[in-house]
Amino acid sequence: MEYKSTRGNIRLTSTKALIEGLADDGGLFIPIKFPKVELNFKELMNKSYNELAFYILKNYFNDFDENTLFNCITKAYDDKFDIKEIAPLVKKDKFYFLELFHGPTLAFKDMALSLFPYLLKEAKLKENIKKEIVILTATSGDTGKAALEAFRDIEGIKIIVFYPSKGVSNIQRLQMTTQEGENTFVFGINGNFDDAQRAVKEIFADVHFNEEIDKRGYVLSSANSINIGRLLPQIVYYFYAYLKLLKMGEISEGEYVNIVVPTGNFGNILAAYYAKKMGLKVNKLICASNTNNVLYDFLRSGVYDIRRNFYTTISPSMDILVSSNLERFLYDACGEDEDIIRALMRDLKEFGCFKLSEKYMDSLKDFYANFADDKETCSEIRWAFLNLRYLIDPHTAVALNVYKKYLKDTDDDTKTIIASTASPYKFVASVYKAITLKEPYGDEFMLADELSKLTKTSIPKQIVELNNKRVLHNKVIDKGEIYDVIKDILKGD
Ligand SMILES: N[C@@H](CCOP(=O)(O)O)C(=O)O
Repeated sequence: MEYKSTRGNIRLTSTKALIEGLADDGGLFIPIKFPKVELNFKELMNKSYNELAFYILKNYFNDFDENTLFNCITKAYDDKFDIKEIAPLVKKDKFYFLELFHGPTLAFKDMALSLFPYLLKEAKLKENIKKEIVILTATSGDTGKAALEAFRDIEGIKIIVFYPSKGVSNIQRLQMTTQEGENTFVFGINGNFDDAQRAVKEIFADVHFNEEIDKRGYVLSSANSINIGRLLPQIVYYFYAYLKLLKMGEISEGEYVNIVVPTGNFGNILAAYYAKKMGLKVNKLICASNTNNVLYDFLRSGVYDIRRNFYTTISPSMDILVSSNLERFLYDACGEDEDIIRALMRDLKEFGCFKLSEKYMDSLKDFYANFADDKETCSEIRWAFLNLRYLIDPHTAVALNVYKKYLKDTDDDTKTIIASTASPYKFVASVYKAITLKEPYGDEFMLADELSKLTKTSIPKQIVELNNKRVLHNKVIDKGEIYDVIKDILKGD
């Protein structure tokens, strides 16, 4: 399998694409063709998560030998997940929640980031790269911690994370600022996720800077979903959930399902779209946004316009206006025409907006989009707890709210998988307030105790342990200082 850039004719093997992260022309790597997998349901239904991951991913990473890939997968999905199933599908009334937060950092990012370091290590070996890999990561809360945990103390790799200092939950911040590991660097920025991601992309594109650090023995890579090593492993769990529905007797072979995804950087929903391209029977992809509803507008009108307020919400991981992975979808939607993508991305950079030509509007029909504001998100957390006896985090609540809007708009009774992307305990203050209708008091750990008693759910051990950890990274920088900070870390040590 080869990978090519959405903006040009660069073609690479998967191992090279994994290391480079972002293409030199600023584009994102995509597989040159999507493998169709044979869906022998009887056989697949009984596969473990690992076996299914291997079955799907060997199509994308076929320049790894099969034993190596299988070993990487086995090491990734082990007892660092708190449940053997890895990604359980939980039925509550008529709702099916795909719980993707059972990994070490309690968010869906663990699903790919548990595997990605192993793939990167093998890719480095295969490409005979002796240089140290420096992973640059922009985060709105969850990717940062998952990447730090995944890469900590891995020889030959440094990881540098930038998060919006005023745009993450207290638990998310503590998870990152207490990170151990000699090779980890964490910075809050005075700015938002888009500022961090823009700076990281500019650094990737700076030829002079890259030549300079090359001489010092470094090469840059990314742990965001712009990297195929982050994106492709996310396809697996949509197949897994479908097979689980079959096994539970909720659907029959070949029946269509909908998938709802709370969406920020468009990676998780794109993985579902790719699953559909591979042959999974998906009817609608339901894109759920918070008040930063740029994707809702785009999927309804074809106009993507980031000239608007940036809101800090109670679902901070989705506080994003520039959704990187939309470029991969656009590439597909516009008949794989790199010229069109270059023009759209130029418009976005120069004018802050672009418009999809009328002739490609049909491609948006795979999607339904809507959004929930903070008030609706709170009500949904409360509703789910009171009516389903199920505790959900604000991002999952956005998804549930949008799914209800979809039901109202369409009356579609297709069985629907809701991606449940984070543990409610990562957003304990918002969840506490939503359920009790009281202002949160004290610190996050007292609130977690209260919430646990109130809801009879247990506090994940990662949160309990966090209380005793020392803050090791307390620097907050201006968004304009990101370059200098990276230079400083890499200056010939
Ligand atoms: N929601 C993310 C933002 C970055 O998205 P990614 O999937 O591209 O890493 C976060 O929590 O950081």
